[in-house]
Amino acid sequence: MIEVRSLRKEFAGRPVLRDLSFDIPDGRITALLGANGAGKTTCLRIVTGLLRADSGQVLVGGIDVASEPLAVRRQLGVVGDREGLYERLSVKEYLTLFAQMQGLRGRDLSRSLEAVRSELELGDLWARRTVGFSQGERMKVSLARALVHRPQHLILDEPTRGLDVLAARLLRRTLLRLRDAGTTIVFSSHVMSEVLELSDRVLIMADGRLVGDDEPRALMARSGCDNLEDTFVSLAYGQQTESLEQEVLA
Ligand SMILES: Nc1ncnc2c1ncn2[C@@H]1O[C@H](COP(=O)(O)OP(=O)(O)OP(=O)(O)O)[C@@H](O)[C@H]1O
Repeated sequence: MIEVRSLRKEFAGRPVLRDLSFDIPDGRITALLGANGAGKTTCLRIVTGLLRADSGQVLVGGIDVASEPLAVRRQLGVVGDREGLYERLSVKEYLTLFAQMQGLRGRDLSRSLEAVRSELELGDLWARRTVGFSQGERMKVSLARALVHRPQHLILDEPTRGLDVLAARLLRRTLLRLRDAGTTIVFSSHVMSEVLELSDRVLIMADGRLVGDDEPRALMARSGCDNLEDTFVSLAYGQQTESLEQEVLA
């Protein structure tokens, strides 16, 4: 379980997260939605310990991210918005390095490498240096890095961005398989069809606040919409579209 409690964050005096609280339940896939600039990446960076909140608290598996970042990192796999691969290393060398940094050695190490290699169909890329990798190839390697130590929680920031149909499908299938095996997953996305396909729960942010938190169909029913896109627009842009309509009518 990931517990986010009263997070506040400002950049140059401008509030980006305003008292944001929610829970990410175990063994489920939760989607984090919001307009561009709503604060999703900022929130996920605080959850993964890459950024400090001005106030508030995040607990991952009951451990405080701010006070025990290394213990939290062992429980987390992260696919971020700006992936840096080490371009001089082959995929095998890169993943070995990260697995070792997570404490894997000997037989555990080789088993884990073999598992991500087959699960993410990395055979053709395995011995190649990552320099020049395509967007989809980079995503596969980033996901393999996030999974190589078999974390209990997986956090992904717009994971299907820039992926072709097959790569996006492989990613979605992998996430569903991991969820069925008990992994807790949270991902941000702007693609409503994949949110509907994957998510057990949807969180909607607007201007640094939570404006929706429920199962996708329950959110749709409550907002009186028959599809997730309309539900999202009404919750995430509700006040904005109302004031635009008023301006047009005036
Ligand atoms: N390091 C930073 N310095 C200044 N402003 C920042 C910084 N990081 C984020 N912001 C600002 O905070 C706001 C929220 O950004 P964030 O990246 O969290 O949004 P997002 O919901 O992930 O958006 P998108 O869907 O476009 O990726 C934006 O206005 C952004 O410009």
